[in-house]
Amino acid sequence: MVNLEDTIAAIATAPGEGGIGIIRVSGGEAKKIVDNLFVSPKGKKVIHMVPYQMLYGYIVDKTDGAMVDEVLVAFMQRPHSFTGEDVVEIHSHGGMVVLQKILGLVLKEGARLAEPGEFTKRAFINGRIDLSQAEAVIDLIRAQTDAAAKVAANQLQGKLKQHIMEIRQQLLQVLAYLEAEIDFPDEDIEHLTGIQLANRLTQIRERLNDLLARSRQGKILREGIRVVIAGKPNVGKSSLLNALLRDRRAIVTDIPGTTRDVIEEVLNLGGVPVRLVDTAGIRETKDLVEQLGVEKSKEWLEKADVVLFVINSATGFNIEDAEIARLLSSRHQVLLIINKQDLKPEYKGEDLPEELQHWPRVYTSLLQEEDTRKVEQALLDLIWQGKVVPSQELFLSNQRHISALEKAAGQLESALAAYQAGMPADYLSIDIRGAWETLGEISGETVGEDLLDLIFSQFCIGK
Ligand SMILES: Nc1nc2c(c(=O)[nH]1)N(C=O)[C@@H](CNc1ccc(C(=O)N[C@@H](CCC(=O)O)C(=O)O)cc1)CN2
Ligand SMILES: Nc1nc2c(ncn2[C@@H]2O[C@H](COP(=O)(O)OP(=O)(O)OP(=O)(O)O)[C@@H](O)[C@H]2O)c(=O)[nH]1
Ligand SMILES: [K+]
Ligand SMILES: [Mg+2]
Repeated sequence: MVNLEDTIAAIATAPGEGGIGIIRVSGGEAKKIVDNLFVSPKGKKVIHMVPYQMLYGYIVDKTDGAMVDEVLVAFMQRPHSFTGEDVVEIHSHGGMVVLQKILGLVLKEGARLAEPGEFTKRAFINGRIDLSQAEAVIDLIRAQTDAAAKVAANQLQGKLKQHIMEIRQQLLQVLAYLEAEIDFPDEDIEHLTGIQLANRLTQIRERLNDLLARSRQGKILREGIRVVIAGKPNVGKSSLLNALLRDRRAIVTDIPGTTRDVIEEVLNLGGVPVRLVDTAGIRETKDLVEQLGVEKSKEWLEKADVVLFVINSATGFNIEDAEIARLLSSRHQVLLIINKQDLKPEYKGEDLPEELQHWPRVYTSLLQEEDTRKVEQALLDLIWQGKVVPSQELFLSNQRHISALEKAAGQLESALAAYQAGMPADYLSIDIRGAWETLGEISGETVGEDLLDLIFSQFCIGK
């Protein structure tokens, strides 16, 4: 449990050298604490500061009167601050020694070192943001691509929060009607007809499904996807990795078994953070090092979201390719790369087994740059499955939220089934109340201390 009585402090900027560094102080004593360290040439005092203005001055160590740094101090008055409490920021020069020193002085004046995520946790506990917005803060910090940052920014703005609030309100209204039905069945108050009730529940369930339909893209942008390049030795796997990265990252030679270890790189593919993995060519081998590489390739195939399965046009699809295909399950999305088309342009994969003919495919010669773009486009088509949602409509990306929405949709489904089976009102209301509570887990209104601690512990210090 956070003690809201304490005034907390931490370095808010990234460790290392920077032009400016910020020490953030939040809580009832923030102004007094900083005032005790601060000297202004014009004699101005932090305790008399006007909100949202800055003061120029020095941080002074009282023990020896030494000037520690030249700074600017900002003040945001509760409840209009990031945490909802009084916040004072010291903007100093951005070296770790200076920042640590000032933080030390702030702590000596009575502030407590903030726990990871504690500033954001206070913003949540003080009601300035809901839990989905607090989680968006960390997603925004961690975002790997523009598109992922946009999803987090939408969520931070409260787009998910707004939907959840409205849906919960609708559920409460339905519950109120049902309660009236249960408590005063014969009185002359407004009752919903059964059909009306079913219509409302169906509408709400549709709204949940609508949100869920868009969540897949948000989740992909937030979490990225793992794309594993696999195939026999020498088909051009490392050439493909290099082409996609536009970098000679992996060694390419005409010797089969060149790649021994797994090579992993991150790539921004049209906004999707892609973890691209090149693997050792899979084959039977007596070479111990290569064997270990092949084992690793198989392990990575297990973990892949998408497999770029490379084959060689010159040799066609042979028994060794078939062995590798057997390692793929229906869980894998596969994009077949029919490479070395320059050597045998007439090869079109006709010898592929019937059951693999449905795999989407690209014909390439990796000696040609344009063909890389064909692979990228095919990969994006596979990832988005032809459905690209406008970015402003993406604000749902976190598996915790998605699971809660799925659960709530199921609870409504079960309420509808109960209605259709002619069950009494109090029976239905259990599921509807359940859905209302489940959705409260997204906004944080119905989650326990343990889960809150778990969520905020993922934050960095100073956030
Ligand atoms: N220097 C600095 N920059 C920063 C932050 C910070 O804490 N300090 N932030 C920290 O993450 C972010 C900005 N987040 C903030 C969120 C809310 C408020 C705030 O005062 N909200 C008031 C509204 C003020 C107004 O409308 O004028 C409020 O909600 O009542 C301030 C910063 C990014 N940049
Ligand atoms: N003609 C032709 N050669 C290619 C093509 N793509 C790759 N190569 C060549 O094929 C050879 C093997 O390429 P790599 O990228 O090392 O193949 P790999 O699948 O990573 O091989 P291992 O790591 O040994 O499993 C190299 O000499 C490449 O230059 C292509 O489209 N056409
Ligand atoms: K090779
Ligand atoms: Mg290789």
